[in-house]
Amino acid sequence: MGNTDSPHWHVLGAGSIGCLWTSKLLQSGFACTVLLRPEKLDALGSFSHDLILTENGNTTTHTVSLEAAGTSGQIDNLIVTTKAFNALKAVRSVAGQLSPSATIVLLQNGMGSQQAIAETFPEHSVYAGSTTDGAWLEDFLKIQRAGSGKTWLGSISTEPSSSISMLAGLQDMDIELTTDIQSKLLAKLAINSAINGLAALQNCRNGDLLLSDNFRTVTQLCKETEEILLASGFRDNTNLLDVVKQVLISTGDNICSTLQDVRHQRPTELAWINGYLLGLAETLNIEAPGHHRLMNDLARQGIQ
Ligand SMILES: NC(=O)C1=CN([C@@H]2O[C@H](COP(=O)(O)OP(=O)(O)OC[C@H]3O[C@@H](n4cnc5c(N)ncnc54)[C@H](OP(=O)(O)O)[C@@H]3O)[C@@H](O)[C@H]2O)C=CC1
Ligand SMILES: CC(C)(CO)C(=O)C(=O)O
Repeated sequence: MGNTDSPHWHVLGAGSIGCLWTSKLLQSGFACTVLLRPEKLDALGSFSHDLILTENGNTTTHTVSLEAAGTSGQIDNLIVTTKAFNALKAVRSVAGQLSPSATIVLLQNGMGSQQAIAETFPEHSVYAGSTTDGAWLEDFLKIQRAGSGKTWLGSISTEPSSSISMLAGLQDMDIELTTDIQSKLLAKLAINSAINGLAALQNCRNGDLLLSDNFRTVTQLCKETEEILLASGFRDNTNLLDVVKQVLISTGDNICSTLQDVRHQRPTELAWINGYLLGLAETLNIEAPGHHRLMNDLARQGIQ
């Protein structure tokens, strides 16, 4: 049930993370509307629908309001839950609806798409998020929460937001505000840069990257990523290879998100992960042969 004193949130992108956040916003008493592509809403022919969430063996059903992106009313608080490659276009599609002081929260993986949006919409308060939450879509508005993680939210623009702090209180979500979201995004990008592309190329589970040939490549990717990030001014006291090794052990049975995208013949977000690093490397005159080779090998297999 919506509370008239609390902000109304619009969620743009009815995929796994969009459905997870929508269910938690509704469960926490916020008014929330899901924005669909206009053609999707037309095909559905209805402005409300059940959203079904299964987590820890429990299933809950929430009735959600649906609107077409670009054709509905004013948006004061927008959460963007598309993939990185769709994010800017999606926000542009609702630009005419954004109120002058609208808050935009971006939950894309990788780096680059968030900064492009902050630069395109300098008058708005733009936040980026980095999450270790996991969810997958069983069907339209039907999701399974795969694991409860932590989400960091932090500003990437100069405009303050009056509503962002309320997100930290969402039920069953571990959300924390940070003044340095850039570091959180880069730390996750660094891990993904050594795992996702290689696992997609080798068509293997995360744990298989611990095997000798693969691990040699992981080691080289980590070394290059650290060199690039350090040269760009990012300081992190952890050893990336140690962190990646721990992730490979603890997620050994996982098919990483990029390999899942490849198997479902969807585009990947590697351009915002390894591609982002290669962009930095070029600016900094760093060679990064391992990342180049990986991206070229992936491209040869038709993986973008
Ligand atoms: N799923 C997870 O567990 C995690 C995801 N993330 C990150 O969260 C982000 C979202 O991921 P996820 O939820 O899995 O992605 P999904 O592909 O499940 O969902 C994205 C949704 O956005 C919709 N969309 C795209 N463009 C538009 C548009 N212009 N207007 C309206 N809707 C649009 C897509 O519709 P259509 O299918 O029609 O394109 C799709 O329904 C990614 O960056 C991902 O890396 C991070 C951690 C974990
Ligand atoms: C940490 C890792 C690699 C877990 O699979 C991940 O974030 C992903 O799959 O994108």
